[in-house]
Amino acid sequence: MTAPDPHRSPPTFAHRTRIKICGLTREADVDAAVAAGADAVGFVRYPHSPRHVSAARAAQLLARVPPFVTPVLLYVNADTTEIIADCAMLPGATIQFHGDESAIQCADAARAAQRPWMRAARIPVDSERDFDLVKFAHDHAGAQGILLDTLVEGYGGSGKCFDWSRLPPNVPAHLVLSGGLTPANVSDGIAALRGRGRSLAVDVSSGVEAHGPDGKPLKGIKDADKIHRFVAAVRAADAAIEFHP
Ligand SMILES: O=C(O)c1ccccc1N[C@@H]1O[C@H](COP(=O)(O)O)[C@@H](O)[C@H]1O
Repeated sequence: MTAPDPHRSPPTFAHRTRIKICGLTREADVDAAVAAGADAVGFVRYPHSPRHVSAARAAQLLARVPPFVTPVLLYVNADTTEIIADCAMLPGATIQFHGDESAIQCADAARAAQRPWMRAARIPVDSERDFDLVKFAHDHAGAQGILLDTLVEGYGGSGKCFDWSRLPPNVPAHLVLSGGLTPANVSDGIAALRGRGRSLAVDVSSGVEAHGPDGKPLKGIKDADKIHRFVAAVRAADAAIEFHP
C-alpha cells in the first residue's frame, strides 16, 4: 500500500446545506421529497393554514418516512397539551414554533414534549423596521435552530422573501433560511446567508407547490419536478462554494 503524501494539500469539502420541504399533505409529495433527498419533511399543525393536517393524518404520512429524514411539526400559538399529545403519536419529530410564542413558552412546551425545537424569526420586509436577530438568537438559546421567515399576516407560508442582505454577519445559532424560496432563487439565498450562522439549512413550501389551470397556487399540493429542481439547485450551490477546513 502507498503511504499518504504528507505534502499533499488538505482535502476540500463542499458544505452540505440541509433541506426541509414543508406543508406536505399527500403521500406522493412525501415520497417526492424523500426521493429528491430532503433531510426534513414538515407538517403544518396550524388549523388556519390551507396546508393543515390533523395529527392522525400526519402520523399516516410520517409512517412512510425512512430513517434519517426528520419530521417537523409546525405550530402557531398551540396549546402545550396539543403539542405533547402530537409528539406522543409522532415519533422523532422536531417542533417548529411559528407564532407569537415567547422563548420561555417554546422551551417549556418542547421540554414537556421532550423534543428539539426551532423558532421562527419573522423578519419585517419594511426596511424602516429593525429586527435584532443576534438578540433573538440569544433569547432563544435553547432552540436547535432559528428559522428565518418573512413577517406577514397569517404567520407564514406566504411565498414572500425578506431582504437577506440586512441580516447581521454573525448570528450565534444554526440558521434555517425560508420565506419565498424557489428553485430559481435558493442558490442566491445560500450565497447571501452562508457563514452568517453556525450552519445553514433551507426550508420551502410555496416555492415547490403546483398551480391550477387558472395559474393560481394549489396550497398543500406539491410539484415533484419543482421539489427535484429545488434540491438540485441547493446541491449546485453547495458545490459552487467549497469549504476549506
Ligand atoms: O405553510 C403555512 O401555511 C404556514 C402557516 C403558518 C405559519 C407558517 C407556515 N409555513 C411556513 O412558512 C415558511 C415559509 O414558507 P414559504 O416557502 O414562503 O411558503 C416555511 O417554514 C413554511 O413551512
